[in-house]
Amino acid sequence: MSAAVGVVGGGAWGTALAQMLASDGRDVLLWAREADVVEAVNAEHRNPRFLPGAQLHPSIRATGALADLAALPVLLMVTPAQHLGAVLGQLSLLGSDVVLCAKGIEQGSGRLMSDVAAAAAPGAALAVLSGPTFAHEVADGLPTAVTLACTGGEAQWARLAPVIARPAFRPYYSADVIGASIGGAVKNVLAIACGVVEGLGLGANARAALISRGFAEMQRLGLAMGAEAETLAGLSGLGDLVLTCSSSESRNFALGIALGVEGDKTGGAAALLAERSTVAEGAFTAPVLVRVADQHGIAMPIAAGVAALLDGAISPRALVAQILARPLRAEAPHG
Ligand SMILES: NC(=O)c1ccc[n+]([C@@H]2O[C@H](COP(=O)([O-])OP(=O)(O)OC[C@H]3O[C@@H](n4cnc5c(N)ncnc54)[C@H](O)[C@@H]3O)[C@@H](O)[C@H]2O)c1
Ligand SMILES: O=P(O)(O)OC[C@H](O)CO
Repeated sequence: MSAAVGVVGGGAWGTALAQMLASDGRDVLLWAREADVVEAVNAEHRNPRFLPGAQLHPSIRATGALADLAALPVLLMVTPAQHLGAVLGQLSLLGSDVVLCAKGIEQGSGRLMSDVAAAAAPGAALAVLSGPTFAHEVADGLPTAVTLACTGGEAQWARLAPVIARPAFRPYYSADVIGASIGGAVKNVLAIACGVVEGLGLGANARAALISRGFAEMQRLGLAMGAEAETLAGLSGLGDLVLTCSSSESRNFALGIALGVEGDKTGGAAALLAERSTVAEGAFTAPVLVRVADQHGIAMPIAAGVAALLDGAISPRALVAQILARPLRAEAPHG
């Protein structure tokens, strides 16, 4: 029997990854923060709170005790980005392979998930798993491909690929942890902008333009932070950006739509966020992304507009007008 794998985070993505991992019959131990999630997974093989409709493999067992996972050789960290450091810091890990699956930038510190994890678990061997991955589709076994960026290089890839790869779940090796981390974080902010355009009924041309110009912002920041261009143009960057900006299955895109439709009402973004039980990571990433971009001297007008919108500083229509009124310039300023 293959070695057990641990999944930390019983939300939609952690549960979907557990289902994918268990599809070859291996034991998967899932840590969930909520007692009702632990109970539903163990008693009914379901997670109605975060992944309704999925019939989970019986080899998935849930626990509310984080310490139960500490000795496992491979752990997937799938808490929301803002909680990854605090949760990982509770596990005293030595030598484990820890695969970071959250997409975001830590608000207080401005750190990428790889840096947060390196500080929280200095004894762990880190990798980043990121790409175009709606949880429901992965749980349903639909074909999916991701970037698996390994701080441990080819040796870590050789350990992790057989554990993670399945016939319909294809990881692609990378050594570019920075690039894989940035793509997943930035795309969530850009997806909110695309959702706003959708909610305002501004059409497919506008959304495609935002995807393209948003990718330019992702590239500028990513290259400034040491990412490789190929990574940003790959699954964890452009691939995930296109997916997330194209479907209301995305919580970030859906939040943008709601902002476009209702954002002028009193309370605006704050009210919309308060009523959500699932995470739209772009709402947490936007303000810190703008701060990080400023620190690197990188202009990210779309991201800055999303942050201003979420802060209630401008309305959805003012955001669009602001972007359309920007000075004409070369598409690729560096020629
Ligand atoms: N859902 C997807 O399709 C998907 C796909 C790829 C990546 N991701 C990423 O996975 C990460 C987890 O998102 P999700 O969609 O599984 O979550 P979710 O929206 O399904 O559920 C919210 C999760 O947040 C957890 N949570 C809330 N407060 C917490 C706290 N204080 N400490 C620890 N955990 C807390 C809950 O326990 C729950 O697991 C995010 O970074 C997300 O961007 C999601
Ligand atoms: O629902 P979202 O917007 O968090 O997107 C889910 C995944 O990140 C898509 O790759």
